[in-house]
Amino acid sequence: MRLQMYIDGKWVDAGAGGKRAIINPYNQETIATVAEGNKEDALQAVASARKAFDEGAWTKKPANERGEIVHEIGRLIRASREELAELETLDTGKTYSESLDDMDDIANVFIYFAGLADKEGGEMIDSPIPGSTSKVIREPVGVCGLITPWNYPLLQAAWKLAPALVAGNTLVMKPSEITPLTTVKVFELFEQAGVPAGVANLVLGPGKSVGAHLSDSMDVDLISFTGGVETGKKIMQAASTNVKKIALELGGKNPNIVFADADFETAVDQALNAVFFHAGQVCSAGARLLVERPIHDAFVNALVKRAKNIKLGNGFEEDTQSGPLISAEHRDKVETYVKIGQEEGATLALGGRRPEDADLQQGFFYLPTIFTNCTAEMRIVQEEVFGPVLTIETFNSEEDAIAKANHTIYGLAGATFTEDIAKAERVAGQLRLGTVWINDFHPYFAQAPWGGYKQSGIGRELGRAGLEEYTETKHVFRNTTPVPLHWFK
Ligand SMILES: NC(=O)c1ccc[n+]([C@@H]2O[C@H](COP(=O)([O-])OP(=O)(O)OC[C@H]3O[C@@H](n4cnc5c(N)ncnc54)[C@H](O)[C@@H]3O)[C@@H](O)[C@H]2O)c1
Ligand SMILES: C[N+](C)(C)CC=O
Repeated sequence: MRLQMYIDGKWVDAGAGGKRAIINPYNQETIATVAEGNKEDALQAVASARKAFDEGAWTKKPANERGEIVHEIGRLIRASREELAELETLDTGKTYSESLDDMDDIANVFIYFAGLADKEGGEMIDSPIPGSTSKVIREPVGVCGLITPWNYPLLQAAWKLAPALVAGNTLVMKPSEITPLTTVKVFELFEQAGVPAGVANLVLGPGKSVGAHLSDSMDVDLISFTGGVETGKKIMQAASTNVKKIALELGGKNPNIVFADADFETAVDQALNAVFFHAGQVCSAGARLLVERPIHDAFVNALVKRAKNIKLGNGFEEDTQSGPLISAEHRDKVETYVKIGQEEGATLALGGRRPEDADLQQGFFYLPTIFTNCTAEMRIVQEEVFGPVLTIETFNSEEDAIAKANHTIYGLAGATFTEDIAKAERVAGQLRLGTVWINDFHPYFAQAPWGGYKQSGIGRELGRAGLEEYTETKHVFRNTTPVPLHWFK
């Protein structure tokens, strides 16, 4: 496979010859060495996208034809699912079965947006001015800069690439510098599917150089970013250079509210999955569990018993339930948070250390960790750890649960478990979150919008809203009976 950047329809090395080793977090082996671009490469990619947009070959192509090409990308991804999943597992350490699920979701995203390509025909407005027509149409925004994180490398890229292309934009994609492999591979599929030269450009490299120069470029019209809240704030500032449109998908500290009347076994099982799936490296991880007081002790016991048995290991082995953290640096961050939790007075009920198994020593593994006796003000409860660390608090009433769940700067996602559906709907209505799950945790799909309230972000991905992000709205008014006004005598 190519290990280069893709600019103006050509596979190229970094202008200054930069290279980066891509590391498997399971064993620290080098999987590949890819081009590592810099500011000049980013500017070249932007210039290519600008030229392609201004020349209009993609933008003016009939929408159904753009849809056909994007549909073909989805088909090619389906056909390459095993190869792509293997790369994703090597790059991130996530289990192969999770990577396969991701690839199926990704293909569905391209096919879903392809299906919307020719469904937006504009809208006629009932003009209040006699002798006129008024219509509203959607047009592409222009050049889009797309910046993605390492935890769901290709999935987060797909949520941006598919709608940006379908809407008629040109783009520059910058994946996380530590997990670029599947995104590079998909650009090979773009070429195969017939995306014209210059329309989709790929630049590899760090956020501080490459990403920052997409964000502050005068030639980029929109930035769509997925990543941490602090980076999101920097991007927002950089985007002010030319008042770019921005879409931000940021972090979360997602509450999982379990009422005493919930189905006990289901709620325990889902709480486990909510936080420990993909070693907790999920923006919407249910890292903050709120349990109604009467069932607290039994719930904690059941959870600890199950979490103890989570099998860590090589993502390619069938019995592995969870892989490593992404890097040594990230494991240090998780360890620092665990220390903070202990210093704050939370009780360590499980984990709180690296595993001792001989076969896990080369990977960045960390044991599933559970804190009890947590209170809403603790940093371990308020801040995104992004690792296998669960905090548990109790609550005494519906109002108490809602107040505690909303007491955070974030507003991405969360869940409530109860057999009382009227109560579940009341709680869902009061939570300040972009997604609320009732008696479930984690489902997301191409048809439904995804995004955050508060500091979890701006804008939405997926669904019709996810396509609208990549469009400008234009009002076209026509005077059908023009005559002089004679306002000025
Ligand atoms: N809301 C969502 O849907 C969602 C989904 C996945 C991940 N996330 C969040 O992503 C975070 C983890 O990912 P991460 O550690 O890769 O995030 P990050 O913010 O460190 O990096 C994300 C991307 O931004 C780039 N970047 C870094 N500094 C930049 C700058 N100054 N200008 C432009 N680009 C820059 C990076 O190179 C990378 O490509 C978590 O906070 C997680 O919650 C959110
Ligand atoms: C958005 N999601 C849940 C796919 C990945 C978040 O990290």
